[in-house]
Amino acid sequence: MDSVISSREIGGRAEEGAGRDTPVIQADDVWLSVPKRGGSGNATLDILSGVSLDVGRGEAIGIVGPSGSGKTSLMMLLGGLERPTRGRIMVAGRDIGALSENDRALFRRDACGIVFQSFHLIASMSALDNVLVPLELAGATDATDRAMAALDAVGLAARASHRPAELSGGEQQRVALARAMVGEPSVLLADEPTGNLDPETGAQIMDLMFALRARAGTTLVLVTHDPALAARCDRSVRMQAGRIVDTAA
Ligand SMILES: Nc1ncnc2c1ncn2[C@@H]1O[C@H](COP(=O)(O)OP(=O)(O)OP(=O)(O)O)[C@@H](O)[C@H]1O
Repeated sequence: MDSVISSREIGGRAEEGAGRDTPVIQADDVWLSVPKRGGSGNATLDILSGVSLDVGRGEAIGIVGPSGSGKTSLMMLLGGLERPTRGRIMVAGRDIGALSENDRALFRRDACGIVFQSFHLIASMSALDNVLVPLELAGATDATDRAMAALDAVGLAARASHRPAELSGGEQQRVALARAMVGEPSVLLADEPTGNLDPETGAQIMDLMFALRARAGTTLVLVTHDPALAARCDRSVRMQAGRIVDTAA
């Protein structure tokens, strides 16, 4: 297996938005189709229809559009959680659709941080243990210190020993962000990262994601209904009915 490009290999400090010419994400005519419920024979429903998108290294893009337009589905494909029905997706030098399940798990471990709308925290584990998971999987030696620092950065050091059920929705979201960012991934995919947060906490979370980009050259792909977050991105991509219909700087 060839090595995953990590943020460390990308190297050093990157200025915000620097080095955008090299696409770290290339989606080429991507389709996602599922069997049509109640449909006859081979009838399918197209959730994504011919999506093409290049995102440069260190670029921040907002994915906007109405509910049901396919934003989350696109994130699932970019993060290797679903395979495209047609088309090709390259992320950090890997053809995501062609990877085995095991290699897609390694890709997520090494190159891609993901924050889901529903957080996907492990219910039986404390906040600290949740943040530790990716570091321990990667065999990091200073894992506990780094996980504590990540929790501290999202304002939750005092809640490190709490389980998800003992945390508010916004606190769980911040734990999920800490977990996604702690490994300094090449690509951070976040679905509504400020969605459950008050404006002040949302602004702090935005600052953290953009600081990660400045520090590690991380590419940010952010699904958002938050105009402040979309405005902070280098550009916004608007989706409608499974297609990209507009790109605005
Ligand atoms: N596995 C599936 N089977 C059938 N339909 C699906 C499946 N996954 C997604 N859909 C449908 O595809 C469409 C796109 O869903 P998606 O979650 O990607 O939209 P979204 O733009 O992220 O919406 P929201 O802003 O509400 O989160 C929706 O109509 C959804 O119901």
